[in-house]
Amino acid sequence: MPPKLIGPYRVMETLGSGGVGTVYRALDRRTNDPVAVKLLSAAPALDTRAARRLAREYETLADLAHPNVVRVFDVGVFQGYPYLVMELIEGLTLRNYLDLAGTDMGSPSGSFSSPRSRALPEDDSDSWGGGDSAAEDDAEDSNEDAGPSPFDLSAFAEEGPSEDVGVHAGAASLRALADAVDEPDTGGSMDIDVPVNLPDPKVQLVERRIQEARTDELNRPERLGRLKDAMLQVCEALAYIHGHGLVHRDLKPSNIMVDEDRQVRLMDFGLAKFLADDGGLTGDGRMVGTFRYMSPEQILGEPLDARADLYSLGVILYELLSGRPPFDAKTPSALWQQVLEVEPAPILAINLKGDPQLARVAHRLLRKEPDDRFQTAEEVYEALAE
Ligand SMILES: Nc1ncnc2c1ncn2[C@@H]1O[C@H](COP(=O)(O)OP(=O)(O)OP(=O)(O)O)[C@@H](O)[C@H]1O
Repeated sequence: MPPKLIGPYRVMETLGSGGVGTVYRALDRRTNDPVAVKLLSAAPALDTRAARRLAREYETLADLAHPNVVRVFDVGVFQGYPYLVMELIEGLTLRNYLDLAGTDMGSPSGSFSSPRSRALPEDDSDSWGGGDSAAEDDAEDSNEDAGPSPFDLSAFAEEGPSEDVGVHAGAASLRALADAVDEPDTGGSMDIDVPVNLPDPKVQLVERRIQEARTDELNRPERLGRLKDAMLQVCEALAYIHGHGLVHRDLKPSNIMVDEDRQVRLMDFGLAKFLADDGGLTGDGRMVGTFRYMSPEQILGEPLDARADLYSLGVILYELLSGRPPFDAKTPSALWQQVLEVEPAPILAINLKGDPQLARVAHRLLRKEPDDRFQTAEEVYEALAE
């Protein structure tokens, strides 16, 4: 049951939950203004000193005003847990917005659903295949991998790209699709009762067709137009917060919302910093930030600057162009190793008809060395706008 009141805010409904808390639609009882209240129930309960620090840090955020940065109005403590009060965005997360591009749901003419009536599941429930969410997978993985690891992926749940669906179809659905393929059966007659082991060429053909359908979907001009426009707005938001000496630290698709006027809002900046102490760990030793989007330097716990956010932007762009993450290891330690040591597969090798310009930008953002990336969000904007 959601609380009825959080400080002076009357809770109307739950908008969604993330790794560290729950977001409510609420009304400010003093003004009747609608707001979004994020209650950080997964964060450590605050002592008086931490509550003072929260208030101090959010003084800076409350001064920020940019069309692409969500407004933060207030912070407080409710039953020991911090909450922040934000502008209420009637819109979709970036991934859902792109998924709906070109459909009625995505048109700006009023069918753009509010978070409440949204037709698609939350980003984090998108599966990478097999039905389980990436968040669940990774939470399980992180448990398996438990030991002394500082990563607690259940605290900062990962999200998987919603487009990455086809090639993971189960044996049964592959069989159904294979049966529908209008090609000579190279494997002789197939007994429908045999559950697996389709002849290789036929399975490969099905997989190729699924892959083609998936990349056709990714490359739809309407979708790519929206992607590019949204990325440009994210760059503007990043340039603004970086210009104010802030690093987001937890940039990911669910922290980017798009409203009915296609205006992008960057959310949750500063939150990771508050939850972390200077070494990037929470009080109980968990690393802060979403592992899948973290730069090598963030994984290593090194001092961060704006270029760490640009790396995360590269992961987002890579996923949205190719339909899969640049690194897909299933355990935190293996993912960590990939981020530090492995070059991501070329986007254009995964999505043969992908946009070469956007792919180039993504790969440069994903360089391991911050010096090798674009150095500023303005530079990324220029490269995207070319
Ligand atoms: N200001 C807002 N206005 C409207 N809806 C919001 C707002 N902030 C968050 N939401 C909705 O609430 C959902 C949950 O948000 P939340 O920030 O808790 O999750 P997250 O970003 O997925 O995860 P995490 O907290 O781990 O970053 C979001 O997906 C979004 O749909």
